[in-house]
Order: sequence, then structure tokens, then C-alpha cells
Amino acid sequence: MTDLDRPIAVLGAGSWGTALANAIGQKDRAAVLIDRDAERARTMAQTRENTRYLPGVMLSPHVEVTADQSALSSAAAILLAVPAQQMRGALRAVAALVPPGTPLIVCAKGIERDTGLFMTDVVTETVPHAIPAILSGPSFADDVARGLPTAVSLASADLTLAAALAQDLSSPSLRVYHGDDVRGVEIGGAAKNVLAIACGVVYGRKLGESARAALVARGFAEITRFARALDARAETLMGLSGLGDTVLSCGSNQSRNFAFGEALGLGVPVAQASGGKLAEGAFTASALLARGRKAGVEMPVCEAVEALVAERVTVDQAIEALMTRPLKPEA
Ligand SMILES: NC(=O)C1=CN([C@@H]2O[C@H](COP(=O)(O)OP(=O)(O)OC[C@H]3O[C@@H](n4cnc5c(N)ncnc54)[C@H](O)[C@@H]3O)[C@@H](O)[C@H]2O)C=CC1
Ligand SMILES: O=C(CO)COP(=O)(O)O
Repeated sequence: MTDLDRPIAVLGAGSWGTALANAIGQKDRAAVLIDRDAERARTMAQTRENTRYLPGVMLSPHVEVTADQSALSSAAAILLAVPAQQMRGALRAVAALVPPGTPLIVCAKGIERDTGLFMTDVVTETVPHAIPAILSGPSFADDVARGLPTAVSLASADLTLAAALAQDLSSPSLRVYHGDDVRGVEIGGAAKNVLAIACGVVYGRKLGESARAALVARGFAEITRFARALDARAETLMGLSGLGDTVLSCGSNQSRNFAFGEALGLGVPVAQASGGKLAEGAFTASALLARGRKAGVEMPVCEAVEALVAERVTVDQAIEALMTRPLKPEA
């Protein structure tokens, strides 16, 4: 366990950051939730509710809400719960406040679009004196905030640290497994979002449950190929952050990525399909595809999602392209 006298800080007070801070608070451990918006932080501190991102969930009394980023200086560990494309900017703004050796646990699921970098690499570039870790797995913020049970995976290159952090974050309703396959855990979280969009499209276009199941299986096969090519472990992909989160996000429109795909399948234009919510896979698709090409990995499902999001193809053209690929061995 990390130093219990020091709080765990959460940077980013959206749905996931708020849910994680509350999960820590419910264990009677002090959490500091940092909202970049001072007015919103003040209101949340008073009302004890994040009405915009997590309405109906009352914050534990052990959660302090603030806009003062200097709280990061005394944290035992920092959870990074901002969207992937905002991670670099958010980290640059606080880098000088993070003491050397502080664990920075990425809770975002995505790849940086402009650089193709995974989130822990962005941490290493922007806050080189910190220790990067990654947390990912099947966990809708709303479920976790309400204390419904689930299990997730936390990885750091230092297995002892990963075990300590997992202990810190675990509770009777949130089981945190640990490991050292950082790349495997972050690939699972980032890639499942792209697959969830594809499954949403199939659902919205009313192609049937058989089509969705076939897509999950083929999509998961390409993610696993990609992971192997990047020296991640296939077993990691079979775990919570890969298979677990794929099962969750590819089968429910509670997933914003699935819901975004569903809207595309129903014919809603890309610009309106997210309904103002975050659909990380829409940004990650192009970066994932580019990294796959660089590694010599064929990723047809990701390719279809990327082309759809870029509006180079229609839904029917994307589906036809997938169905008319040359037949080949299943592996
Ligand atoms: N919501 C969920 O169920 C889960 C989300 N995640 C991941 O967590 C990440 C964040 O997602 P959500 O919290 O759901 O998004 P959200 O849209 O609910 O909230 C995003 C939050 O980040 C803040 N933010 C944006 N840019 C910032 C910056 N530069 N500095 C500080 N704060 C900034 C926003 O003000 C907002 O509070 C995503 O990568 C998502 O994939 C992971 C697991 C579950
Ligand atoms: O990552 C998540 C659940 O594990 C949340 O999924 P969405 O971002 O698609 O809502």
C-alpha cells in the first residue's frame, strides 16, 4: 500500500474521475478530485453531486473537490481521468507540481491521434520524473460510482508497485488485479472502443446478433494480432482490459462508443452521432490503424471504423468491404 496518510488525487472530474474518487472515498481513504473549472468545483464541493457527469450519485465525505492543482504535490498517487486527446495538455499543465517518483495512473482509454503514442508514453514524455501505470477493464462509471461490483486490471513495469496500487484502489465492489504488461492493458482499453463503435453500427443498421458476434470475434482477433506485434502478451488481451471490456462495451449502448456507432448505423451524420458525449474510439481509430500498418498488422475492422468516422465511406460500403474480403484461414 502507498502512504495512507496522503490522499489519492484524481485529475479530471468527469464521469470516470468522479466515480473513481468516490470508490476511493467509500473505502474511507482520502481522495482529492480536481476539476479544472473553479466554479464547477465549488458547486460540487457544496452540493456533493456531479450533476453534469454523474447525476444522482452523492459523493463520499472522504472526497475533497477542488480546482487547486497544487493538491497534486502531496498525493500518494495520481489517477489521470481526462480524455486521451487532452492528456498531454493536462499533464503539461501540472508536471511541475508532481513530485519525483509519484505513480501516475492513466485511467483514459485511447491513443494520441497526432503522435500515435499510448497514454503511458505521453506520461513519460511530459512528466519523466513520475512512474507511469495504467488502469483499465470493464467498468461503466455509473456502475462503479453506485458500488455495483466489477474487476479491473492495473499494470506498471514495477510489479511490486502495481500490487501496492491495486491494494489501494480495491474494495469489496471493485477488485483490482495487477500485472506488469503495461502495453497489453493499454491496448485492450484503447482498441475495444474502436470495436464497440463497429458493433454499435451493426446494431443500429439492424444486421442481427449473429453479425455482432462475428464482428466481436474477428475484431478481437485483430486486436490480439496487433498486441502480439507490439510485444504485449496475448494472455493480457484475454483478461479484463481486453476481453472483459470488449464484452461490456460491444454489447450495450450504455457504452458511449457503442451508442456513437449505433447512431452512425441509424444514419446520423458523424458530427452529431456522439450527442455531445465522449466517444474515444472515434479519435483512436486512425491512430490505431496507423500503428497497425507500421507494425505490418492487417486491421480490417479498425480500417472500416476509421473510414466511416472520416466519412470516406457509407455504412453500407463499410459493411460490404468487410464481407467481401478474400476468404482466408481463420487464424
Ligand atoms: N465513463 C466511463 O464509464 C469510463 C471512462 N473511461 C475513460 O476515462 C477517460 C475520461 O472519460 P470520462 O470521465 O468518461 O469523460 P467525461 O467526458 O465524462 O469527462 C471528461 C473530464 O475531463 C475534463 N478535462 C478535459 N480536458 C481536461 C484538461 N486538459 N485538464 C483537466 N481536465 C480536463 C473535463 O472537464 C471533464 O471533467 C476516457 O479516456 C474514457 O475512455 C474509462 C473507464 C470508464
Ligand atoms: O470504458 C468503459 C467501460 O469499461 C466506458 O465505455 P464508453 O467510453 O464507451 O462509455
